[in-house]
Amino acid sequence: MMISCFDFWKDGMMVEEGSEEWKEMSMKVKEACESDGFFFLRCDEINSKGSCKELFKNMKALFHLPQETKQQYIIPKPFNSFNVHKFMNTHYESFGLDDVLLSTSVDTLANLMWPQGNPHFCETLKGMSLKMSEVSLVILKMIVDGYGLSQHHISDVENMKSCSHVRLNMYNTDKNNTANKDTSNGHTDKNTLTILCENEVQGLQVLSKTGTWVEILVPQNCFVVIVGDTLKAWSNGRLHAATHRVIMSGEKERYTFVVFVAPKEETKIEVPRGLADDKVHPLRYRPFNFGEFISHFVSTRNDNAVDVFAGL
Ligand SMILES: O=C(O)CCC(=O)C(=O)O
Ligand SMILES: [Fe+2]
Repeated sequence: MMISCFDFWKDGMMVEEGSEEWKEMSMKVKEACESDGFFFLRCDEINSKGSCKELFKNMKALFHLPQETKQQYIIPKPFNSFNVHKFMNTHYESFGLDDVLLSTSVDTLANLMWPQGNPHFCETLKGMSLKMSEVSLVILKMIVDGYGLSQHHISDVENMKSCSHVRLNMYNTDKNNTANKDTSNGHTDKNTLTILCENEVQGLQVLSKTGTWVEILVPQNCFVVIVGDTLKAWSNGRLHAATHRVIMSGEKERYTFVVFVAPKEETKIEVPRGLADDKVHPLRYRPFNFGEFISHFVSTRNDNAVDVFAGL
């Protein structure tokens, strides 16, 4: 599998919106999202001051806190709180944080984990989230351009990235071998677009369209960008939401910092006119409310939720 890798920057400057280079890139980004549902994005610019290293130092300190301390992070919201799972010889822990840019979720976590709080931890996480959230808008605008949609659909994609939820993940090989070998954590993301930053310890796999799991070797200084179910539905199923999972082997701990850009709950997701027609692309999704879709998913846990909920 040849995976597309994009670089939006040249000599420290981001490719200029509307330029020839931008248009060419937009087409390729759209094509990668259609064919694979994910791609790599070079992050040398975002990481120019070593912010990824700083981020993982902070995450390591967090995950190495006593288990009793981590378990104190309980948030009565889906996808939040501290969680531990085991599957296929992999031990997995995660912290879910509600919109880190518009809420105080990072501070809440830091204040619970460290008696004096942890301003450095908070700054690092918020800084990275902001940069990753900004780059997600560029990608979404490129998709609008790649389809040749009118500029008025820019507001669709702006609405689809109103929130920046975050997950901090840690994985290692389950040394006690107590993990359930049969279940895997394969899933599609339910949000709009996911941007993932990893600490160069591999483990990510993507399900190819032909049904085989492919190990993804993420190049150094690259994010992984993954299409979510909401963007797939908005695109009338033309973009592919890649099913993915993490399986560990080896001694090193894998850390990932994941930004899930998503609409606000009240947002209506509707296929743009230009993406549906009577012949080649008949309408596949009815308009739906994002919050209702998420409630449906939370209550059913059906990984095919978007098609069941909004498919025609
Ligand atoms: O940690 C990874 O590589 C994947 C994380 C992921 O898929 C998720 O948190 O939804
Ligand atoms: Fe995911």
